[in-house]
Amino acid sequence: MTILFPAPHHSTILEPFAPALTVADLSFSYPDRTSVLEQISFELQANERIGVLGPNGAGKTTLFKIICGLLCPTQGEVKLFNQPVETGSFRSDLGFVFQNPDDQLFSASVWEDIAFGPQNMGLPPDEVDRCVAAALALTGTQSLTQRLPHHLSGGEKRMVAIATVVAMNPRLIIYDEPSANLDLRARRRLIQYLQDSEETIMVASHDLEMILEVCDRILLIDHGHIVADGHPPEIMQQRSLMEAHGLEVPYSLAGRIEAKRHL
Ligand SMILES: Nc1ncnc2c1ncn2[C@@H]1O[C@H](COP(=O)(O)OP(=O)(O)OP(=O)(O)O)[C@@H](O)[C@H]1O
Repeated sequence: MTILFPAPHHSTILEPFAPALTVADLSFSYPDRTSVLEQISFELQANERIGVLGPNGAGKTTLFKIICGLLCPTQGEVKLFNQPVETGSFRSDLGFVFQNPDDQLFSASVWEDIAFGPQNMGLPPDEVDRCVAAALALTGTQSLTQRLPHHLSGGEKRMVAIATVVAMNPRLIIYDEPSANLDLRARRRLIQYLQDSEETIMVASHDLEMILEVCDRILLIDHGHIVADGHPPEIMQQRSLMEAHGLEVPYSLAGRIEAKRHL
Protein backbone atom coordinates (compact mmCIF):
# COMPACT_ATOMS: atom_id res chain seq x y z
CA MET A 1 0.00 0.00 0.00
CA THR A 2 1.29 3.46 -0.83
CA ILE A 3 1.14 6.16 1.82
CA LEU A 4 1.35 9.75 0.72
CA PHE A 5 2.44 11.95 3.62
CA PRO A 6 1.36 13.11 6.16
CA ALA A 7 1.54 9.42 7.11
CA PRO A 8 -0.34 7.74 9.94
CA HIS A 9 1.64 7.07 13.07
CA HIS A 10 3.22 3.60 12.98
CA SER A 11 2.32 2.05 16.32
CA THR A 12 4.82 -0.40 17.81
CA ILE A 13 2.41 -1.64 20.47
CA LEU A 14 1.25 -4.68 18.50
CA GLU A 15 4.70 -5.51 17.10
CA PRO A 16 6.43 -8.43 18.79
CA PHE A 17 9.96 -7.19 17.91
CA ALA A 18 11.59 -3.76 18.19
CA PRO A 19 12.13 -1.99 14.85
CA ALA A 20 15.62 -2.10 13.33
CA LEU A 21 15.53 1.68 13.00
CA THR A 22 13.34 4.41 14.45
CA VAL A 23 13.71 7.97 13.18
CA ALA A 24 11.52 10.34 15.17
CA ASP A 25 10.82 13.99 14.37
CA LEU A 26 14.30 14.44 12.93
CA SER A 27 15.47 17.85 11.71
CA PHE A 28 18.92 18.96 10.61
CA SER A 29 20.65 22.11 9.31
CA TYR A 30 24.29 22.54 8.27
CA PRO A 31 25.80 25.66 9.90
CA ASP A 32 25.62 27.64 6.66
CA ARG A 33 22.25 26.32 5.44
CA THR A 34 18.68 26.35 6.61
CA SER A 35 16.79 23.08 7.11
CA VAL A 36 18.18 20.19 5.10
CA LEU A 37 15.87 17.73 6.90
CA GLU A 38 12.58 18.73 8.50
CA GLN A 39 10.67 16.63 11.00
CA ILE A 40 11.36 13.25 9.39
CA SER A 41 9.76 10.22 11.06
CA PHE A 42 9.73 6.61 9.94
CA GLU A 43 10.42 3.11 11.18
CA LEU A 44 12.26 0.28 9.51
CA GLN A 45 11.46 -3.28 10.54
CA ALA A 46 14.15 -5.97 10.72
CA ASN A 47 14.78 -7.57 7.32
CA GLU A 48 13.07 -4.77 5.40
CA ARG A 49 14.88 -3.54 2.28
CA ILE A 50 14.16 0.10 1.83
CA GLY A 51 15.13 2.28 -1.11
CA VAL A 52 15.60 6.01 -0.48
CA LEU A 53 14.85 8.11 -3.55
CA GLY A 54 14.95 11.83 -4.18
CA PRO A 55 16.54 14.41 -6.45
CA ASN A 56 20.09 15.72 -5.95
CA GLY A 57 20.35 17.65 -2.71
CA ALA A 58 17.15 16.14 -1.23
CA GLY A 59 18.94 15.18 1.99
CA LYS A 60 19.49 11.42 1.55
CA THR A 61 23.20 11.33 2.44
CA THR A 62 22.62 13.75 5.30
CA LEU A 63 19.93 11.44 6.70
CA PHE A 64 22.32 8.48 6.45
CA LYS A 65 25.13 10.37 8.19
CA ILE A 66 22.80 11.18 11.10
CA ILE A 67 21.66 7.55 11.36
CA CYS A 68 25.33 6.50 11.47
CA GLY A 69 26.14 9.05 14.17
CA LEU A 70 28.45 11.08 11.91
CA LEU A 71 26.22 14.19 12.24
CA CYS A 72 24.22 15.36 15.22
CA PRO A 73 20.55 16.17 14.56
CA THR A 74 19.28 19.66 15.33
CA GLN A 75 16.11 18.06 16.65
CA GLY A 76 14.65 14.57 17.08
CA GLU A 77 16.00 11.12 17.80
CA VAL A 78 17.36 8.05 16.03
CA LYS A 79 17.25 4.58 17.57
CA LEU A 80 18.95 1.48 16.20
CA PHE A 81 17.49 -1.76 17.51
CA ASN A 82 15.88 0.26 20.29
CA GLN A 83 19.17 1.88 21.43
CA PRO A 84 19.62 5.65 20.85
CA VAL A 85 22.33 6.57 18.34
CA GLU A 86 24.95 8.78 19.95
CA THR A 87 26.85 11.10 17.65
CA GLY A 88 30.51 10.09 17.32
CA SER A 89 30.16 6.64 18.87
CA PHE A 90 30.77 3.45 16.87
CA ARG A 91 27.93 0.96 16.47
CA SER A 92 28.95 -2.49 15.29
CA ASP A 93 25.32 -3.34 14.46
CA LEU A 94 25.33 -0.70 11.67
CA GLY A 95 27.42 -0.56 8.50
CA PHE A 96 27.67 2.33 6.04
CA VAL A 97 28.89 1.84 2.47
CA PHE A 98 29.97 5.29 1.31
CA GLN A 99 29.03 6.79 -2.05
CA ASN A 100 32.73 6.86 -3.03
CA PRO A 101 34.62 3.60 -2.29
CA ASP A 102 37.90 5.56 -2.10
CA ASP A 103 36.58 7.02 1.20
CA GLN A 104 36.47 3.50 2.62
CA LEU A 105 39.73 1.96 1.34
CA PHE A 106 43.06 3.09 2.75
CA SER A 107 45.25 0.05 3.52
CA ALA A 108 48.11 -1.54 1.57
CA SER A 109 46.07 -4.62 0.63
CA VAL A 110 42.45 -5.65 0.24
CA TRP A 111 42.90 -8.20 3.06
CA GLU A 112 44.09 -5.48 5.46
CA ASP A 113 41.20 -3.19 4.55
CA ILE A 114 38.64 -5.93 5.19
CA ALA A 115 40.39 -7.06 8.40
CA PHE A 116 40.54 -3.48 9.76
CA GLY A 117 36.98 -3.46 11.17
CA PRO A 118 37.05 -6.89 12.88
CA GLN A 119 40.53 -6.10 14.31
CA ASN A 120 39.24 -2.83 15.76
CA MET A 121 36.32 -4.68 17.30
CA GLY A 122 38.96 -6.54 19.33
CA LEU A 123 38.36 -9.96 17.75
CA PRO A 124 41.14 -12.57 18.10
CA PRO A 125 43.23 -13.27 14.96
CA ASP A 126 41.52 -16.55 14.03
CA GLU A 127 38.10 -14.84 14.31
CA VAL A 128 39.37 -11.93 12.16
CA ASP A 129 40.50 -14.48 9.53
CA ARG A 130 37.08 -16.10 9.61
CA CYS A 131 35.26 -12.73 9.22
CA VAL A 132 37.52 -11.71 6.31
CA ALA A 133 37.06 -15.06 4.56
CA ALA A 134 33.28 -14.85 4.95
CA ALA A 135 33.17 -11.26 3.63
CA LEU A 136 35.39 -12.16 0.65
CA ALA A 137 33.15 -15.11 -0.20
CA LEU A 138 29.90 -13.13 0.13
CA THR A 139 31.13 -10.34 -2.12
CA GLY A 140 32.99 -12.58 -4.59
CA THR A 141 36.28 -10.76 -4.02
CA GLN A 142 38.49 -13.75 -3.02
CA SER A 143 40.85 -13.23 -5.98
CA LEU A 144 41.65 -9.67 -4.86
CA THR A 145 42.98 -10.27 -1.33
CA GLN A 146 46.61 -9.25 -1.97
CA ARG A 147 45.84 -6.40 -4.40
CA LEU A 148 46.48 -2.74 -3.60
CA PRO A 149 42.96 -1.27 -3.13
CA HIS A 150 43.71 1.89 -5.06
CA HIS A 151 44.76 -0.12 -8.12
CA LEU A 152 41.38 -1.86 -8.38
CA SER A 153 38.71 -1.02 -10.96
CA GLY A 154 35.63 0.93 -9.86
CA GLY A 155 33.48 -2.23 -9.70
CA GLU A 156 36.13 -4.15 -7.77
CA LYS A 157 36.56 -1.26 -5.32
CA ARG A 158 32.80 -1.15 -4.75
CA MET A 159 32.58 -4.84 -3.83
CA VAL A 160 35.68 -4.59 -1.60
CA ALA A 161 34.18 -1.54 0.14
CA ILE A 162 31.05 -3.62 0.79
CA ALA A 163 33.26 -6.47 2.10
CA THR A 164 34.91 -4.09 4.61
CA VAL A 165 31.44 -3.45 6.07
CA VAL A 166 30.08 -6.99 5.84
CA ALA A 167 33.17 -8.30 7.71
CA MET A 168 31.89 -6.59 10.87
CA ASN A 169 28.65 -8.54 10.62
CA PRO A 170 26.26 -5.56 11.04
CA ARG A 171 22.51 -6.11 11.29
CA LEU A 172 21.63 -3.02 9.24
CA ILE A 173 23.66 -1.86 6.24
CA ILE A 174 23.20 1.49 4.54
CA TYR A 175 24.32 1.78 0.91
CA ASP A 176 24.76 5.25 -0.61
CA GLU A 177 24.55 5.07 -4.42
CA PRO A 178 26.05 1.57 -4.65
CA SER A 179 25.58 1.15 -8.41
CA ALA A 180 27.15 4.50 -9.41
CA ASN A 181 29.83 4.09 -12.12
CA LEU A 182 29.41 0.32 -12.42
CA ASP A 183 29.37 -1.39 -15.81
CA LEU A 184 26.53 -3.79 -16.64
CA ARG A 185 28.25 -6.90 -15.33
CA ALA A 186 29.40 -5.28 -12.07
CA ARG A 187 25.93 -3.75 -11.55
CA ARG A 188 24.29 -7.14 -12.10
CA ARG A 189 26.70 -8.74 -9.59
CA LEU A 190 25.84 -6.01 -7.07
CA ILE A 191 22.07 -6.49 -7.56
CA GLN A 192 22.46 -10.24 -7.10
CA TYR A 193 24.52 -9.64 -3.96
CA LEU A 194 21.94 -7.22 -2.52
CA GLN A 195 19.06 -9.59 -3.33
CA ASP A 196 20.86 -12.43 -1.54
CA SER A 197 22.02 -10.40 1.48
CA GLU A 198 20.35 -11.23 4.77
CA GLU A 199 20.74 -7.92 6.63
CA THR A 200 18.18 -5.14 6.88
CA ILE A 201 19.23 -2.69 4.16
CA MET A 202 18.71 0.96 3.20
CA VAL A 203 19.79 1.92 -0.31
CA ALA A 204 19.88 5.45 -1.71
CA SER A 205 20.07 5.45 -5.48
CA HIS A 206 19.12 7.22 -8.68
CA ASP A 207 19.16 3.74 -10.30
CA LEU A 208 15.41 3.14 -10.05
CA GLU A 209 15.52 -0.18 -11.90
CA MET A 210 17.97 -1.50 -9.29
CA ILE A 211 15.71 -0.27 -6.48
CA LEU A 212 12.77 -2.07 -8.10
CA GLU A 213 14.76 -5.31 -8.18
CA VAL A 214 16.16 -5.09 -4.65
CA CYS A 215 13.75 -3.20 -2.36
CA ASP A 216 10.35 -4.02 -0.91
CA ARG A 217 9.64 -0.45 0.24
CA ILE A 218 10.70 3.04 -0.75
CA LEU A 219 10.89 6.43 0.89
CA LEU A 220 10.73 9.35 -1.49
CA ILE A 221 12.44 12.40 -0.01
CA ASP A 222 12.48 15.94 -1.36
CA HIS A 223 13.53 19.22 0.24
CA GLY A 224 14.13 17.39 3.50
CA HIS A 225 10.61 15.92 3.75
CA ILE A 226 9.32 12.39 3.18
CA VAL A 227 6.76 12.81 0.41
CA ALA A 228 5.87 9.15 -0.13
CA ASP A 229 6.42 5.85 1.67
CA GLY A 230 5.26 2.52 0.24
CA HIS A 231 5.61 -0.32 -2.23
CA PRO A 232 8.13 0.52 -4.98
CA PRO A 233 6.04 -0.17 -8.12
CA GLU A 234 2.98 1.59 -6.67
CA ILE A 235 4.94 4.78 -5.97
CA MET A 236 7.16 4.69 -9.04
CA GLN A 237 4.30 4.29 -11.50
CA GLN A 238 2.72 7.59 -10.34
CA ARG A 239 4.07 9.78 -13.11
CA SER A 240 2.93 13.10 -11.65
CA LEU A 241 4.40 12.27 -8.23
CA MET A 242 7.71 11.14 -9.72
CA GLU A 243 8.01 14.14 -12.02
CA ALA A 244 7.08 16.58 -9.25
CA HIS A 245 10.19 15.38 -7.43
CA GLY A 246 12.67 15.33 -10.30
CA LEU A 247 12.29 11.60 -11.08
CA GLU A 248 10.89 9.53 -13.94
CA VAL A 249 8.73 6.42 -14.09
CA PRO A 250 11.30 3.63 -14.64
CA TYR A 251 11.32 2.24 -18.18
CA SER A 252 10.24 -1.24 -17.06
CA LEU A 253 7.11 0.18 -15.35
CA ALA A 254 6.34 2.71 -18.10
CA GLY A 255 6.22 -0.23 -20.55
CA ARG A 256 3.72 -2.08 -18.35
CA ILE A 257 1.51 1.02 -18.00
CA GLU A 258 1.57 1.50 -21.79
CA ALA A 259 0.70 -2.17 -22.38
CA LYS A 260 -2.30 -1.91 -19.97
CA ARG A 261 -3.53 1.14 -21.84
CA HIS A 262 -3.76 -0.91 -25.04
CA LEU A 263 -5.70 -3.78 -23.47
N1 LIG B 1 28.94 19.67 4.68
C1 LIG B 1 27.95 20.41 4.16
N2 LIG B 1 27.85 21.73 4.46
C2 LIG B 1 26.84 22.49 3.96
N3 LIG B 1 25.86 22.00 3.17
C3 LIG B 1 25.90 20.69 2.84
C4 LIG B 1 26.94 19.83 3.32
N4 LIG B 1 26.73 18.58 2.83
C5 LIG B 1 25.60 18.66 2.10
N5 LIG B 1 25.10 19.91 2.09
C6 LIG B 1 23.88 20.40 1.45
O1 LIG B 1 22.77 19.72 2.04
C7 LIG B 1 21.78 19.41 1.05
C8 LIG B 1 21.50 17.91 1.09
O2 LIG B 1 22.67 17.24 0.64
P1 LIG B 1 22.76 15.64 0.60
O3 LIG B 1 24.14 15.29 0.19
O4 LIG B 1 22.21 15.11 1.86
O5 LIG B 1 21.74 15.33 -0.59
P2 LIG B 1 21.48 13.97 -1.39
O6 LIG B 1 20.00 13.77 -1.41
O7 LIG B 1 22.30 12.87 -0.84
O8 LIG B 1 21.97 14.39 -2.84
P3 LIG B 1 22.62 13.52 -4.05
O9 LIG B 1 21.51 12.71 -4.67
O10 LIG B 1 23.09 14.59 -4.97
O11 LIG B 1 23.73 12.67 -3.50
C9 LIG B 1 22.35 19.89 -0.28
O12 LIG B 1 21.78 21.13 -0.59
C10 LIG B 1 23.84 20.02 -0.04
O13 LIG B 1 24.40 21.08 -0.81
